[in-house]
Amino acid sequence: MTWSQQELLYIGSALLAFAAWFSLRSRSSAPSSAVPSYGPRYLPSFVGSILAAYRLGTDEENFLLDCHTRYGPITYLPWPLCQYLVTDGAAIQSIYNTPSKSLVFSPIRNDMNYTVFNIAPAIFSSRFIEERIFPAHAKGLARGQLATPLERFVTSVEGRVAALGEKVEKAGTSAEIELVDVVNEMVFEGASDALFGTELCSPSHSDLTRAQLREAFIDFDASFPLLASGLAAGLLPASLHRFWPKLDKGVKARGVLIEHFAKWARAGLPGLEEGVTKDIVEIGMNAQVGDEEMGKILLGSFWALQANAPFAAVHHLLYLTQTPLLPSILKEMDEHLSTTSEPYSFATLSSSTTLPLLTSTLYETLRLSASSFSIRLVKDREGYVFTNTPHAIPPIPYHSRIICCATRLLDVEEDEDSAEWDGERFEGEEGRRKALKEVRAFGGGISVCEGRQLAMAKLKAVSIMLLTTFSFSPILSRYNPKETRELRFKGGKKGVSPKTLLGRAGMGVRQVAMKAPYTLEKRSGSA
Ligand code: HEM
Repeated sequence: MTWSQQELLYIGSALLAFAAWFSLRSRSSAPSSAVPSYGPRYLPSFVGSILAAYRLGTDEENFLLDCHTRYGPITYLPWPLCQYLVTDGAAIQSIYNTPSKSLVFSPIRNDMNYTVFNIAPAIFSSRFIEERIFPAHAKGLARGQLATPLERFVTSVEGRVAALGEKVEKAGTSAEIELVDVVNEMVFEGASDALFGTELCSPSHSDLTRAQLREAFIDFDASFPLLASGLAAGLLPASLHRFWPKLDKGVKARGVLIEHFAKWARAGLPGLEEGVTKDIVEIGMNAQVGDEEMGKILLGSFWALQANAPFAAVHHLLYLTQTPLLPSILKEMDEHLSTTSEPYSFATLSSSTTLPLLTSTLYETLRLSASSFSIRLVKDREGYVFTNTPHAIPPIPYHSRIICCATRLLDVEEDEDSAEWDGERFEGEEGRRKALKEVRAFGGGISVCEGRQLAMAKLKAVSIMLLTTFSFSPILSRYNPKETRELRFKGGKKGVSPKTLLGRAGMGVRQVAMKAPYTLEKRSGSA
């Protein structure tokens, strides 16, 4: 489903309203006159803000490129947005290197906890989430804790791959699938098992089936940008939600999910013996946060787990199944499977020396498919001063909001092939170092994605399991050009992908429509 122009305008205005509310609350100081302001000079400055919000919703990449080339490393979006957009790689690195005593993230995380997950302000203002839950997350997602979650993920995906194999056998030699939906669901289910165990939807304690849980998640996630704008947190009375179906559905789905997680926690987390989710529930229960607030905290963790990786797997598979590099990638995978004793263990898949080509393709896919913004608030009274940037960049005043637009690093991508998918771009040790600097899909600094190691391992595992078992071919005749986006590979080959959904600028991996008809055959030699 795409967003209508009208809906985007609504989102733009919602963003503006939120920004106005935020700027009033945060008492941002006067903007720096040394930073160029977005928008036509001959019109009142707030027009620039309206244009910026609209263009971010409808044409994000060109908007950011435009800011970067016309205004330089930083662009000020005037009242009511009142934010500084940073589009320069060195400036973003300077921000990522800055500790939280100068640039803070927690007020922004807390705002989201309230607007999106509806967590009671009393809970996060007591610093309980910041001081107890967030550190537990970070600890539970550290490298040493990921062997069992990845094992559970692999077991779940193996089951689904086997079911697909049966589907192909029943159909004769080949079956038709919707690649986006199949891969998305496979990763969603596997990740759910990985961190929440296999009984999250057992009938003994749950009214929802696994499919209903995913449906509710999709509705909630679709409303995320609207919720983040503060609409359901006081800006729009609940009696008016029904006039905005996407918001209404999202708020209802959020209620269903909160209740579901609350019940599961109350039932003693059936199916989960250990791990980060169990630790978080124990901390919450000991602090007597109550069932409902526990459900909200768990929804927050579940959203972080599921918001990006399923679509990242989809993009990766769309590229891998159509790239001319596929024979080399398969050769690397086959060798991996025949020479490694535990090919899907976390230790193997997270090692920097295994599967260099597959790892490079994954970074390259993330480079092209994610739009990730990292947000900070300036805490230094003297303003934020950039360090180690090749050009002098004006300081940003106290209490301003900075958005690092790490979508694609615009300044390192001036070469002509930057829009092409080059699966070998980040190969080997040097490539990996380059990827860590240039691929910012996981954000960075104090707010960097805590699940990135788990995500990378899951994405490698799922692509190996699918590609070494099946041959995939897009059914080109079934792609409607109006709903299709062209994929460009290095060397000139073109491929197809469903169009990207708009309206999620900065929220991580871009989503695509659920339709991508493919035929699936057993790969020769696979069991
Ligand atoms: C390809 C997959 C993924 C991508 C692209 C991704 C991206 C991101 C981004 C952009 C952020 C915010 C970074 C910033 O503000 O600087 C983030 C935060 C986070 N991610 Fe991921 N993520 C992925 C998978 C995962 C997984 C599998 C987990 C596992 C639980 C996870 C857990 C988290 C957590 C806990 C946070 C912090 C949330 C917060 O600060 O509110 N992520 N992720």
